[in-house]
Amino acid sequence: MHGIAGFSPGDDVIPAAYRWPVELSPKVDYEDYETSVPVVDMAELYPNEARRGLDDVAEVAKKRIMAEMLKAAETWGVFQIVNHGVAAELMERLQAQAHKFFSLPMELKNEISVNKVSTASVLLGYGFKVRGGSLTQSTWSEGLYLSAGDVSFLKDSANKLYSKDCDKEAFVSTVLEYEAAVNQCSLQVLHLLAEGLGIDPAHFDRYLNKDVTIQRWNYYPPCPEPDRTLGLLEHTDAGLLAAVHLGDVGGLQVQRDGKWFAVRPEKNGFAIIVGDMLEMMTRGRFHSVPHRAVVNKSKPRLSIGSFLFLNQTMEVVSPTDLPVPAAEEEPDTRPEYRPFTFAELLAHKLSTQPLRTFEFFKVQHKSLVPTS
Ligand SMILES: O=C(O)CCC(=O)C(=O)O
Ligand SMILES: [Fe+2]
Repeated sequence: MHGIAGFSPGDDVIPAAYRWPVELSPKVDYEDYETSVPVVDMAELYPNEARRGLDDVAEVAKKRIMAEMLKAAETWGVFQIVNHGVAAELMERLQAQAHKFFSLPMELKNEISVNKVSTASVLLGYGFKVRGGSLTQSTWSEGLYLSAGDVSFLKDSANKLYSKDCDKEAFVSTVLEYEAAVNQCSLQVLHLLAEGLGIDPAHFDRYLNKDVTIQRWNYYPPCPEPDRTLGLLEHTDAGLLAAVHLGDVGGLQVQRDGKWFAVRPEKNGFAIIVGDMLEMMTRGRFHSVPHRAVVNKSKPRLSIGSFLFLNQTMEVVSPTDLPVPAAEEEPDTRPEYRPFTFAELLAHKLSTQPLRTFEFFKVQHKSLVPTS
């Protein structure tokens, strides 16, 4: 049962609550793909038997992959990865679990609503929508936050949702297995990006809460008026990076230089999305990309986001030790930020500023402040 209030499949207009002002409605069609959004093939990082041991070949391949990721993170702030080491079979199994969940009756889904199951430090559960500022319209989607870092939460959820033991077990074990695999893949990408910057590959790990990782399942039912509503509002992701499995249907759009571009989903790929914390910690060298989801008339769409999750209470201090790109010589006018915690950033994102939330913490650089 879909979670669009006041709408029955077959209706040819959308309920007023989902109708967005024309100026905010999407102008780029879901399949009007922009082919230059980068795709990075990671296959060469997993050498086959014949090539194993050829260290220099592997080193050249790694440098190329690192350079491609670095350029994409600096320009688009998003790229897709393919042949990333996460088994296609596991991605399909997780998608099947998500479809099964979203087709449950609303009463069951609401058993694990955000209001009932979120904890003080982690947003969990069904029904929370990524929203934008003061707008009151709804978005054409359903969402579920899950954390594999909290197995008892997963088990409780399975008990509420399913009656058969085999369904409960499949839900819990698939979420855990998927989370572990995607987490490893995301960390590898983060390490390659750090190494590409010329810093310790594990530089950003200190900020991560390795016990908590977050999945966000998004379901977008077909919509009779896709150009008058949105699936997800324009936002930037809060953390370091997200790995989003886009499924087979277009819908993700990313912004560059004020224009929207539709991303063509790569089969069994992940869209790697640079988040606020990574832009902030690279002092603007990487780009936290504004993105949104649009819907279409005929095809239901599922996307699965996995977010490396940051330690909530650790103070984040603006780094000053990252290498300066060649073009940016003296004076160093890159932004600096006042110390803050990730919990603070999340609170601002959810209540007031969904886009580029880190800018809230920006301080004017010393060299730009007039000395009197
Ligand atoms: O559905 C998508 O492609 C985007 C999902 C997303 O941006 C999110 O869950 O934060
Ligand atoms: Fe996002």
